[in-house]
Amino acid sequence: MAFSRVYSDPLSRCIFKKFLVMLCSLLTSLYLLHCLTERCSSMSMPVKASSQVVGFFASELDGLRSLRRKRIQKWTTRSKLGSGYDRPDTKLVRLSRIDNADTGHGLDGTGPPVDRDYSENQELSRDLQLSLNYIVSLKRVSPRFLVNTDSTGKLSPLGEGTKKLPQALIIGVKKGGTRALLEFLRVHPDIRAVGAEPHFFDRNYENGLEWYRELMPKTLEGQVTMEKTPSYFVTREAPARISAMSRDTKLIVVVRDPVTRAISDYTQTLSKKPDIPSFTSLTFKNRTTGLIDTSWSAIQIGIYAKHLDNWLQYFPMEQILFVSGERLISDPAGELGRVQDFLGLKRIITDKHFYFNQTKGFPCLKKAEGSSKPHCLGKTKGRTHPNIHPEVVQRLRDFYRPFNMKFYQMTGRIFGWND
Ligand SMILES: Nc1ncnc2c1ncn2[C@@H]1O[C@H](COP(=O)(O)OS(=O)(=O)O)[C@@H](OP(=O)(O)O)[C@H]1O
Repeated sequence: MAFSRVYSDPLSRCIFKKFLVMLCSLLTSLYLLHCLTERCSSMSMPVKASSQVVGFFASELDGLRSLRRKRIQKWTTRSKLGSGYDRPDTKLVRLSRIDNADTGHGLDGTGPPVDRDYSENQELSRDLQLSLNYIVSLKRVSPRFLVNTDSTGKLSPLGEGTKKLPQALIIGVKKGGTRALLEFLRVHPDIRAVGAEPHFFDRNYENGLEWYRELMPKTLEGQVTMEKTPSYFVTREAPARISAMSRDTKLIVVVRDPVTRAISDYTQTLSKKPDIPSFTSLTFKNRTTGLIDTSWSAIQIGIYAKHLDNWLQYFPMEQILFVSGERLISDPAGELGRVQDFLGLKRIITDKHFYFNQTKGFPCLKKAEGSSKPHCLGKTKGRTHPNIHPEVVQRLRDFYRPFNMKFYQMTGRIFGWND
């Protein structure tokens, strides 16, 4: 009687329905928590061992990935429609005073676009971390499910490993192919690298080594910590500073034909400042005499022998590896083999990891680090260069020839830029 009275009263009926819904939610939550405390084996769904994420988190991760993909799509469309490609999206800016990726510009709003290859990982990690924080806040999660994400975007077991100062650095050269090398190296399980350019030894040195160490990902015994900042190669103070950190630091320099490097450098600046003078007028101090303006950084950076001299005051040649930017494109596995040897690592990255993407016109990874999908570098890598008058190109070739010869002699490798 009492029940039918309650049921016929609309207010009570509504309260009763709400009570039922709450009860169901409570039961579902309890069931999930039960599973999370390792008592529910049926839900366990292992994913890649390297990611250290299992069971519930695997599906959680997948969900977040697809969410992230949608967000990236939205972001891309927005920036394409709106302010153009080269304006940084503040949502993706996260490490102040650290370079957003590849360009020698800080994150002060004047820089170029954040490298999407890098930001995508970072954003995913943040999403995952937020989700994990929420779940962990329920205080019912087994410790074996706890994971940590770091500045590399990789997942590592929480508390495992320590942040170490880098043992190896990609110090240059700007526009040499440094991003490609770092992205390829990150596939190696024994390499942990910071995605952004820290610019510690040129712009942020006053912050101190502890600040620098904090940027590094956690590593386990035997793993190599790395970062890349291409401007180090041409920074006068960098060799002394790096040597003061550790005289054993291994240095990697990706070099590329200085003429195409200069044009690539100019192309990047042009993409940000379309009103700059032409390449030709910036190249020459005096067009009639053909005198090259060596104070222009695009020209200056390519005098590799001069910069190398500075490094040799502090580091022996055996501690510096030169990677050919051209071969990194024509034979990435070959160059990566040399780098792995140099770092004392097993040759894990091989031909099998690459495919040539016809549309991109560059080698790409069959599977990017931490993903099962093919991965090419972003749109800021492999830009179309403006046409430069052949006479100007020839004049530049003549200019660089003696410096290149000296560089071949110093390094013991003929890079073939004068053919
Ligand atoms: N696999 C692959 N995919 C795309 N691009 C590749 C690759 N390998 C090397 N490169 C060349 O890398 C050039 C950019 O060099 P960096 O990454 O060192 O540039 S930066 O200094 O960090 O801005 C970039 O220069 P541009 O072609 O002038 O854009 C590329 O030629």
